Amino acid sequence: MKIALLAGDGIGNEIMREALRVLDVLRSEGLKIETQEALVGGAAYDAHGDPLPDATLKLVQQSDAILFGAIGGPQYDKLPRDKRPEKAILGLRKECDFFANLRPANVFPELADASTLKPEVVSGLDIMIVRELVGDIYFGQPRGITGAAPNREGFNTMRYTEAQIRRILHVGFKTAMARGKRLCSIDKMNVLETTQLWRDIAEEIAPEYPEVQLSHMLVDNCAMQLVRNPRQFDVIVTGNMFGDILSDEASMLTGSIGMLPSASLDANGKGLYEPIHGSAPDIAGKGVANPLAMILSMAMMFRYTFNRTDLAARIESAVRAALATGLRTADIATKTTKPCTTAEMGTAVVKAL
Ligand SMILES: NC(=O)c1ccc[n+]([C@@H]2O[C@H](COP(=O)([O-])OP(=O)(O)OC[C@H]3O[C@@H](n4cnc5c(N)ncnc54)[C@H](O)[C@@H]3O)[C@@H](O)[C@H]2O)c1
Ligand SMILES: CC(C)[C@H](C(=O)O)[C@@H](O)C(=O)O
Ligand SMILES: [Mg+2]
Repeated sequence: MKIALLAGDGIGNEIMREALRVLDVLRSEGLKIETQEALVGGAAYDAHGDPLPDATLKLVQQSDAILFGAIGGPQYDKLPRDKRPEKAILGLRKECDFFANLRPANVFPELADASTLKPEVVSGLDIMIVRELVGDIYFGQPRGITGAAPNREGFNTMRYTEAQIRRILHVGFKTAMARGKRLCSIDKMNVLETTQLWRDIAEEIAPEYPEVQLSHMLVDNCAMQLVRNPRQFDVIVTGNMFGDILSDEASMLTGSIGMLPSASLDANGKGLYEPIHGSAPDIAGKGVANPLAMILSMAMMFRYTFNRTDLAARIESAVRAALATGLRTADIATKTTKPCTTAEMGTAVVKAL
């Protein structure tokens, strides 16, 4: 097993440190894992003038899995687009064809009261969002800003090929088969041709999975239904941009964006594992970030790339046990609990392993 460690920027470093403490325990028990660190995002830009240096990409290509913290920061927001930290994560996804992004939104029973929604709405929630990750308006050409003020024009292109749609829908159907056998495909077919094609292909593929109950929902309605009655969903499959937005929304059902891990997989099971949140510049450097999304992303790595469901389940149980002690970082703290630090939460998970 070879893992590339890309901590990135802001709280990326703080949460990665805690995940590595968990990994160290497994290593001390004899788990054979080779790890190598590399710079990415703003940190790589600062050191080398490039958010995704060749050496980092090469390491990623030679590794079986990648643990990724977070990238970005306001100090980079005015750089040319190809120098910005976001270019690194987008470039890695594209270069490695990590097209299938799994974002599970589960409510741990210990956290049912941490959501801003009522516990009776979110308790027991278990949704898997399958987000396409290498197509859509994120990558479509043409794109840019043309003309001169006051007549400038900005444009992006929403594009999906049939092949791109088919392969992510198959992931959606297979994911549903392994769970509650209900798949809800999210589109905006009432306005956008790209997503009309998406819906048509979903209908075409459905007979290959007779046990899966396929439904469709427009994205605006889905955003509303996620807060009205989120437990109606089992697996959601959608495009890159809708998936980005809906998964941040779904994270709040679980209590905090600091709880939501993700796996970004290629066709062979190689994967990049990262929390869905960003570098959180507003709290970076304070040691208060929630490390659990990062630690749970490592659990997903063991499940999806290394086929070690035993280790994945063990890490997930340790997270639950840590929460059961009552420990809460600020993002999931109640009015009556004193928030703990990133390191204290990491220690609790390590102790519970
Ligand atoms: N994959 C990634 O690396 C990734 C993902 C999203 C955003 N970003 C980048 O991160 C930067 C900041 O973006 P943003 O502020 O819109 O989103 P963000 O996810 O970084 O933060 C949003 C809010 O959630 C809080 N938050 C996020 N993670 C948390 C955690 N683990 N514990 C506690 N609180 C947490 C933050 O403090 C902030 O208030 C931008 O440069 C953006 O491009 C990177
Ligand atoms: C940082 C950004 C490019 C990224 C995205 O939009 O995909 C992030 O928001 C995410 O959800 O991983
Ligand atoms: Mg996002």
